[in-house]
Amino acid sequence: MPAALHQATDTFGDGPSLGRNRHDPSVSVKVSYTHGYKIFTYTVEGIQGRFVHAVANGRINREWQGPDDMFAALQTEDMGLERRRFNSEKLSGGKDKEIQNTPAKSQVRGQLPSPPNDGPELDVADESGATQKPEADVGDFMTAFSMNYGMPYKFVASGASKPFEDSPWPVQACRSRLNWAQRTFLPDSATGNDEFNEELIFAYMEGQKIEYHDDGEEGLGPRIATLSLGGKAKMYLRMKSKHFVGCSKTGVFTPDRPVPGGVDGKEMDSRRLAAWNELQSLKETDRAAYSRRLKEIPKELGLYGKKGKPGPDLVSVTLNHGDIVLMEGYDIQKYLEHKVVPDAHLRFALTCRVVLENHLKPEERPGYTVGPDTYGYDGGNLL
Ligand SMILES: O=C(O)CCC(=O)C(=O)O
Ligand SMILES: [Fe+2]
Repeated sequence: MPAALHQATDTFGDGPSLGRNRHDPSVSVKVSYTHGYKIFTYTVEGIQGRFVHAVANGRINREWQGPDDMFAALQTEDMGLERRRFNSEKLSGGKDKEIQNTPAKSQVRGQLPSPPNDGPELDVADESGATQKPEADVGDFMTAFSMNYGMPYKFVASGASKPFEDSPWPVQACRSRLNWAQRTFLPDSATGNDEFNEELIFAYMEGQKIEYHDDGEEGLGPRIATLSLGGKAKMYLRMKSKHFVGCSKTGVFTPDRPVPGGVDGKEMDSRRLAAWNELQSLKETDRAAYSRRLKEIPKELGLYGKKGKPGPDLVSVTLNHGDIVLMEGYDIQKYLEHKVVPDAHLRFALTCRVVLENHLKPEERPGYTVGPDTYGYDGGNLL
């Protein structure tokens, strides 16, 4: 029997797989079912938006041109996957969405070697900075193999985007499935159902992962959807340090409205909120005093000594083959960050976004029009 079948989270049956999702008590979760998917919807107090994990099953994965067919085609058709070059925009932002190779455990604080990607120890390594990769230079190649379709997504790495019309069928089938998923799994939404106009394919080779980051780049719509194919992965969600602790790594009070769930509990939450309220009027009346207070408050509240401390994981989910993740709301990207650690098996992540065309400079716009989704996936075979 293949090793994978021993694991309760694998989607080899037609019912939902056994969930191995975890969440902090401060997070609310709602579970619902539709079209064979089991849907976990997570919300965090004070943060507008939703994090949705839709768990697929065998029947969904066997659909014609569904996840199984897509996973096979991604390995047999020419998807144009290549290691792209870093661009300057990405680097100047200081954020790094690069997929990393997991170092052998023996390289990290002298721990004994063990299989890569087995969970929490990796966080220890992150905090110590031991897994930080060296700064990349413009023109360096990324580790990851990727390809972008539709509108260009300039934040990952440079490289021409290709039109959907010329793309291999899995690209269009996936865009259509994710459009259907947002209509179906995010009903009654204030943010609307704008069709996705961009799709990024990432291939994670064995031992590769994507570190904590957010997807809140400017010029994007409020929704992001990802289809997972192949090997499973763990996805983690936590509050960014500057929001958890309330000050930046250099000790400056975070100017955004504080949300509950910060370091040192509820009492500190309210002290931070009071300080923030005090700052709002000062911001309008006395800029110099405002800047001074931003530096003083973290020391007064005892936050300064905790600067850089990461928040605990709020949600961790196991992404199986065929699963879909949706993130909705700008606040989710502003306050939270996520990382994805695939198991040691080949995995593809196909992520769709809305790239707002008028945020692109004329020279960044594609030389083609991004047409509507004509593939027409409607989940009808799953009913
Ligand atoms: O691998 C995934 O599922 C998500 C990757 C991701 O977070 C990203 O591309 O921004
Ligand atoms: Fe992401």
